[in-house]
Amino acid sequence: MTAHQPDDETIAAIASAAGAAGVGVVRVSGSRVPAIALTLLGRLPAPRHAHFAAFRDAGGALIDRGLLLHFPAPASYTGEHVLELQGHGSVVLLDALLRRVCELGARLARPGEFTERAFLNGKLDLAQAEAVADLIAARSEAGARAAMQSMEGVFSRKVDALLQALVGLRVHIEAAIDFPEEEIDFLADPAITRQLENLRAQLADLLHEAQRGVRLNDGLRVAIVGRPNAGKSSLLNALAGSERAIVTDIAGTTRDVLRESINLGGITLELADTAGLRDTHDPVEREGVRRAHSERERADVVVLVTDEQHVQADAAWLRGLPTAVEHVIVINKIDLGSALPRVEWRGRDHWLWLSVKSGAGLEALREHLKQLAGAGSGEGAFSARRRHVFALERVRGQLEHAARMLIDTRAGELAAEELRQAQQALGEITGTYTSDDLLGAIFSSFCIGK
Ligand SMILES: Nc1nc2c(c(=O)[nH]1)N(C=O)[C@@H](CNc1ccc(C(=O)N[C@@H](CCC(=O)O)C(=O)O)cc1)CN2
Ligand SMILES: Nc1nc2c(ncn2[C@@H]2O[C@H](COP(=O)(O)OP(=O)(O)OP(=O)(O)O)[C@@H](O)[C@H]2O)c(=O)[nH]1
Ligand SMILES: [Mg+2]
Repeated sequence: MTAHQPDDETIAAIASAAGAAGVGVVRVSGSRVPAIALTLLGRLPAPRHAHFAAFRDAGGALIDRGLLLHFPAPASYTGEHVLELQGHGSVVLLDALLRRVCELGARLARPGEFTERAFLNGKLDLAQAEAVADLIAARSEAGARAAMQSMEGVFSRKVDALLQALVGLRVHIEAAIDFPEEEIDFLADPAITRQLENLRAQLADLLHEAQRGVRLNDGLRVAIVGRPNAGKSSLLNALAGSERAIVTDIAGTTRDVLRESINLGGITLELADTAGLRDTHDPVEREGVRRAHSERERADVVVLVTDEQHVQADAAWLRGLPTAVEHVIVINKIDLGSALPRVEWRGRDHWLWLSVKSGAGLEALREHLKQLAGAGSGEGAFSARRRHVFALERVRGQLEHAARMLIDTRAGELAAEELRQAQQALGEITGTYTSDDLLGAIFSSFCIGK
């Protein structure tokens, strides 16, 4: 690991939210903490005890009366000496307290710096540290629960198990390479192929869980697309439960992409209503159509809104597009015909007959979207980030290569090299292998004081 050593500087920040509150916290971490605590309390605080103290400025004037807690290293959040000053939740008082601590030798912490130090001191791994930030940012109950699982190490342990299996296989193959006269026999060993196949199955499961973890964390990105007047904006409004989008019977009403974040029973959906797709000479509408397509390309799920008359053509069009995302085909306006609300699987696509106007069939759509977003995925569901999924996808490619080399050509060295790279990609998730750039990018997006 190339990460820099935690420096000797003592850092400080307000750890509670800005604004009036019952109580606010100034957090300090580093080697100067015992001296700062001694000055503020007038004696050395007992470890991990709440002391009622008068916090005074350099001239002896009272700033606030509050609680002082000292967590001596290494048994603290960061692994360093940590001091907590719990005062009244006033921005002015907390600022004065923070200034006082800086006078006594601390400097202002950068965003995420406490957790970065916890990571560098081995208190948590990188995926767990990221989960701390995701927990704080969670907007739904399911998201918070999943982030908590990752913070507890559920995801990291699965990555580590995969890493162990990978190392085992690498050792096996490298042993075979080291005995070239017996290489053919060793590499043809069915145990090796079996091990590799198990590894690939294990990886496929973890990738699937991690993809769900990203959805739980970020919310499912749903693009609503279809021909003009199909009822896309009406659908957005119905799901959002408010008249967000303009609805008229004029084709081409929506031009801009309209985003709405909704919470469906504890799960976050990021909905995007888009311009009706058609060829047009109107430059404004053309730009709208372009944006609709780019929204469709970025989405986790594409909801295609259509009607009985156009569903075959529209579904065929969507199927012809090179995307790996889930498709939901909504056959809207059944109130105008004789069809009843129903749900069907057609190939990989889900077809739902409904009427936004009457509301018939809408509940089935909500339920389906919730499932796609990861609802009901159980106790152990953990949160993940896109960078974790990208790393796992790289590992999938590397294992595929390794398998081909081993099985087709018995190229043991090349297979071993692929496995070495896969090991590195897995290590990037938990932070065994990282660059300063990666750490900087990750921790700088944290809150100050975290
Ligand atoms: N007042 C306060 N509340 C808080 C935090 C905090 O820093 N301060 N936390 C901050 O995020 C969270 C709790 N996380 C924490 C994690 C580890 C340790 C800690 O002292 N760990 C030691 C001792 C463990 C033990 O005694 O079992 C260690 O890991 O060695 C403290 C808080 C949420 N609530
Ligand atoms: N009868 C009936 N009319 C509907 C239904 N859903 C939407 N409409 C009507 O269809 C028309 C178009 O609805 P919009 O929601 O604006 O359609 P859109 O797909 O957003 O259209 P553009 O923004 O122009 O692409 C409006 O007059 C709606 O009231 C439905 O389920 N039944
Ligand atoms: Mg519209």
